[in-house]
Amino acid sequence: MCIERVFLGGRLVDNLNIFWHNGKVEYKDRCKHLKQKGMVLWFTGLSGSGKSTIAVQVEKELYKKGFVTYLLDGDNVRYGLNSNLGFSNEDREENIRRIAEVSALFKDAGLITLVSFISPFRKSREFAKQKIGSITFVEIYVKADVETCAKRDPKGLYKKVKKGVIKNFTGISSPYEEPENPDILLDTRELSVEEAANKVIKFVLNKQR
Ligand SMILES: Nc1ncnc2c1ncn2[C@@H]1O[C@H](COP(=O)(O)OS(=O)(=O)O)[C@@H](OP(=O)(O)O)[C@H]1O
Ligand SMILES: Nc1ncnc2c1ncn2[C@@H]1O[C@H](COP(=O)(O)OP(=O)(O)O)[C@@H](O)[C@H]1O
Repeated sequence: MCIERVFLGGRLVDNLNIFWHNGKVEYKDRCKHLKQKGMVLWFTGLSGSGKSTIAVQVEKELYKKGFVTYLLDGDNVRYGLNSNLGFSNEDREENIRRIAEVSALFKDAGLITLVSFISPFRKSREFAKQKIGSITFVEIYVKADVETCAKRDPKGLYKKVKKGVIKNFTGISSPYEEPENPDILLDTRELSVEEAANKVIKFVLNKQR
């Protein structure tokens, strides 16, 4: 008997009675069907760095080129699947664990999956990379310092932080661990939205060959 330890409901438990069931259609079959390689474009960065803006632009352009895509955005997913999670370190880890699992499934379905979450911890991003597979996981660091993000403040959140209304805010009162060796670096103080999106699209087209 093979006993493995798995996470269930956020707890590590012995898995005695659950068995993996193989299908007859695999990742490579679905990719062939869709005429593309399923992959995950993982955008990480501070709130206001430009993750959503750039991811939306990348998805629009890839869609226009005929690719099948899906965008998972932090704010949106927190309305549904992750609506029971807040912004403690533990909840952020659980948030990213679930998104790693979901995006691994979407990739397995053959989709070009765009993930736009702060994902502040290296350990969580490394978990996502392992779960998804290093060849199909693309880490994209959307870089902007906290002063630039606070100046942009597209949702008025930095103003609220200043007033003391929001606690544990990333980059101010909660940590952000910068990627050490991202696959793509987008410095949004130097690149326009279009330039940043084009850099990602060029990378994707290369990988799709
Ligand atoms: N305390 C605190 N810290 C950071 N962000 C906050 C916080 N409270 C609410 N928000 C809003 O939630 C969005 C980030 O959610 P994520 O799921 O991407 O965060 S995380 O990956 O779990 O850290 C984030 O969206 P983005 O601005 O798009 O990053 C904010 O709109
Ligand atoms: N070069 C740039 N790249 C991305 N966004 C930019 C850039 N310059 C200014 N912005 C603005 O910064 C804000 C970024 O907000 P958003 O995309 O919601 O960030 P995030 O998803 O990381 O929280 C938008 O209002 C966008 O128009």
